[in-house]
Amino acid sequence: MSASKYIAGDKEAISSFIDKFDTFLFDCDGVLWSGDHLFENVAETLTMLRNKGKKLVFVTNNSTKSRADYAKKFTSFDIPVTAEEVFGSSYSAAIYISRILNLPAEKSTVFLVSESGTETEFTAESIKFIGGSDPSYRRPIDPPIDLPKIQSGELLDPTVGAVVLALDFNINYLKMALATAYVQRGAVLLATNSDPTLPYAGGLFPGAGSVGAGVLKATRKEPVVLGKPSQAMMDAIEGKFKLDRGRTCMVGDRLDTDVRFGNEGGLGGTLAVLTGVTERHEIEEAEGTMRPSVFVDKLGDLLIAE
Ligand SMILES: O=C(O)[C@H](O)[C@H](O)COP(=O)(O)O
Ligand SMILES: [Mg+2]
Repeated sequence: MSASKYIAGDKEAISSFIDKFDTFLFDCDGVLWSGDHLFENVAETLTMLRNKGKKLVFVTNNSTKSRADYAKKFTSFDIPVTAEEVFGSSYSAAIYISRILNLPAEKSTVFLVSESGTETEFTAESIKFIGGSDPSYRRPIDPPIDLPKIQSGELLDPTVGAVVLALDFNINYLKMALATAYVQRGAVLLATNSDPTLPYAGGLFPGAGSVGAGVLKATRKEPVVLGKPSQAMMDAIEGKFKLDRGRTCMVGDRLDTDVRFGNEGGLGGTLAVLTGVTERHEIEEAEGTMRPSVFVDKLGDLLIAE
């Protein structure tokens, strides 16, 4: 596999790259925006691609928002995107649990370490859950009182059969201890994604992978990850959007999720940008499925092909 080619400013290279694809799968954090800061020329570039007849799908590992939440976020930027064009890691986890995992009826409740966006997707798939944004779990722990009650099962719900680790801005010891106890008692361990960092406000903050790391360490287990680079997610996207993988491009800012997801999914190409978590030298040194076909500084660099 040849080295990744830097094509920013090269109108011919960008035009011929775009012409190879019918569908573009876009990562969100670090590609379109950093938190609530939309990057330069993103709206114009998405419009240009739509005007060229390209299908756009937004594939984010950010579990904190539902597809509907993302549609609202796009609308707040005056970018016309419907909830049906979004495929987030919480949605991926919800359809995996409801359609593939098939938990036994008596163990069909999920313990969520998450924000409310995950709850919205689970509710839409009729998955019973506890935890998440429930304020009763956002309390300090009193070890001499709480730990014996967890150990005896008094603070545990006997119908919990799975634990889902997602990005939780309100993580605490109580949630970690409960998640650990459920896994020790046989609950399946899943994660919406394992990203170590969240690009936000121009910086890097602990991501879902970092938030859940304490439970992995305590249980000595690895989760089934349902976000990028999981190919269960790619298969679900292919099925929902009827992709021609060879004519589909993944656009991302993280090599070990976005680019790996596209390359291991057999997509026709991958495009990396430098507005998120990856430095230029990391792309130039990338090997195997983490090496993008091409890269640019920012998504707006594609606008040259208008
Ligand atoms: O920590 C996380 O959950 C991720 O860093 C973040 O949300 C990734 O989102 P994406 O770049 O896949 O849109
Ligand atoms: Mg990203």
